[in-house]
Amino acid sequence: MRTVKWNGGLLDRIPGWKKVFVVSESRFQLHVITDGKRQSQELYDIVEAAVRGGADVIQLRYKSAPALDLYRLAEAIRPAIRGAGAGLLINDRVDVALATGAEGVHLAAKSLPIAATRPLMQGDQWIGCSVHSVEEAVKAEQVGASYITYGHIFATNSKPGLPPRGVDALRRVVDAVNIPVLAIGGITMENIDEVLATGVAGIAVIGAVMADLEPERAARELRQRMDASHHRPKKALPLAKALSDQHGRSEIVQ
Ligand SMILES: Cc1ncc(COP(=O)(O)OP(=O)(O)O)c(N)n1
Ligand SMILES: Cc1nc(C(=O)O)sc1CCOP(=O)(O)O
Ligand SMILES: [Mg+2]
Repeated sequence: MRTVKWNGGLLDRIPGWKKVFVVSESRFQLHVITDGKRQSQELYDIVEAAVRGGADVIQLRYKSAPALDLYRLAEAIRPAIRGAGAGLLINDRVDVALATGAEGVHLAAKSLPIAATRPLMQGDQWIGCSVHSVEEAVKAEQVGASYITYGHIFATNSKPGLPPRGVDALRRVVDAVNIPVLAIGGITMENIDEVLATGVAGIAVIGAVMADLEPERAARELRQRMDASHHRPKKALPLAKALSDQHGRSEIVQ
């Protein structure tokens, strides 16, 4: 068997060569979560800018929306996300995630339980959930979460008045589980380095990209800082399928 590194181009068209994507085990992910209340521009424009800037995943989060509205929004932003080789997650609504062929669903505190959701999803679809303690993290892993999000790490407009949990607590969660952990809550260019040092799989942000008047630049700065970090995820999230083409490291196996 012959193996060569592949970074895109024509090699995969050579007859007899089978392209095998190797998930970039060392890449930190940038998840951008939508929030209609903290949105600097039209949703579509921000999403397009965020994925151009290097967001790996857009999570469509619109808690009060009826299924039809969420479905239509997902359909509207999907081409830009796919076109950039990024992934789409739907917050809370498993039905909308299935109907739109999204990469998965992010389950919130009042969503369906993971155990009830898992049988509904395709094998490679992600089920993420938010946790707020080591105990919840371990439980989520046991019942089949693909990844968890721990927060809020720093003070955030989303949780006014609530004390942040901090990076030491984040590190304890990362150490306690063997699934990817995303950090969330108040993460910016000012504090991202200390977050990456914990071994997280990446970061999830609202304000740092959604509320920025230049969302593409904002996403690109976070992306570049993650790529330049000398820290690495303890357990990385797989890249959305098409993303391997765009940014990931790949191998060709003959
Ligand atoms: C990736 C990611 N992490 C955390 C959250 C939490 O937000 P929310 O949807 O409000 O969930 P609960 O706080 O209700 O559990 C998220 N959406 N995405
Ligand atoms: C939606 C959400 N959930 C959190 C949690 O701790 O579960 S923190 C948070 C807000 C994230 O927004 P920003 O990046 O602007 O701080
Ligand atoms: Mg919440």
